Amino acid sequence: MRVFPRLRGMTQPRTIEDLRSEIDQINRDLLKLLSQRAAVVAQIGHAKTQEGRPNHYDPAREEQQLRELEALNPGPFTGATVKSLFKEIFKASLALEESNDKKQLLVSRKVKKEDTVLDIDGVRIGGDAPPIIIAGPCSIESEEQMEQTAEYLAGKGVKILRGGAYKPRTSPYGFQGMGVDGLILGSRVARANKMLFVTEVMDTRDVEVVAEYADMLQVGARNMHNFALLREVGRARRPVLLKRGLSATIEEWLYAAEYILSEGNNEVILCERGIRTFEKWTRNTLDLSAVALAKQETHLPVIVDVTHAAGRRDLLIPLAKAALAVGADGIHIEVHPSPATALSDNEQQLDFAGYDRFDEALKPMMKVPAGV
Ligand SMILES: C=C(O[C@@H]1C=C(C(=O)O)C=C[C@H]1O)C(=O)O
Repeated sequence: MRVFPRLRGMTQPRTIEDLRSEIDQINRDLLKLLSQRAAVVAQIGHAKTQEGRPNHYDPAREEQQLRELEALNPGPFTGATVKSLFKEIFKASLALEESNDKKQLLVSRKVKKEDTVLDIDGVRIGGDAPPIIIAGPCSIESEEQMEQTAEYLAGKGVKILRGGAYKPRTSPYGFQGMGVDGLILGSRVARANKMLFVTEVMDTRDVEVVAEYADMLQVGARNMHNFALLREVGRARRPVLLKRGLSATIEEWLYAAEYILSEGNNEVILCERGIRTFEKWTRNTLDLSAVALAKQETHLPVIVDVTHAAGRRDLLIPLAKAALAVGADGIHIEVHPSPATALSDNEQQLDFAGYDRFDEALKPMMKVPAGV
């Protein structure tokens, strides 16, 4: 090899390969230190949970560390760079603490691996059960309306009748529902047709009376954040259909379910019903990823309310097919003998001929067990 005269007697510069292998070693050391740090963070997180501290984020502690690190910084990185690198480490550490915490959630598959399968008087929901249909009018309006609907739906093999007796209307002057008379009517008609009856409860004071008449309690989208109501239905010995809030994140929805389970009621069905977005051509935007995620992250049955997700009749069939394709355990759909004269939601309820078409279109997907 040719030796340059000016290098004679000097140490040879190290090759890029040599330097890179030194970097590789430093990376291994850093990784070891980061993992050691993470193990200590996990212990701090555990201690915080034991102390009952719900918020693991501690900005003062982070600030103190950043100040010390900036003062100790030997360079060549600037103080700002060192701070932003460490902030990333803090962020990842906090996420680790919180994800460890989540493992303890009762709704989580990490706590219960196998699917929760509800069996309500022989009607199975979730797990390997075939998809179920929950159908009926938006509001319970009259004997004739309920009898016609229940008889028709029972003839179609629908096992769960819905109908609102207490209606959460946007305007206080809108039809507010028939109240207890509606409960009595709904439960009588359902029983006469060998169906289960599900209806919404809006007020903690009504949980007892609704549970007396209904086989399943619905917590509506507008009440998903009503923590007192969630606790109360958690104490009721009835399965709960929990709708996702209008603008609730998946995490908020699952925490709402956790409120119910934490009171001892494990029979919760999650119901995705579309979320508020900028889109105007549909009433809400059906969040199919929420369905797939809820199935993956929780052991609870998940169903999809296509009526509210779409807010228009012409999308019900494709949305229901899509819901089942991503693993939904059932479909919730509003059916009314005469939607045009319904006291609420007349744009989106199906009449019987419409339901005939829906039933026909969905039939091939209804026999196989839910889940993908
Ligand atoms: C580990 C802790 O929890 C969080 C993570 C921190 C970290 O990674 O150093 C610091 C403060 C908290 O936001 C702690 O409180 O010490």
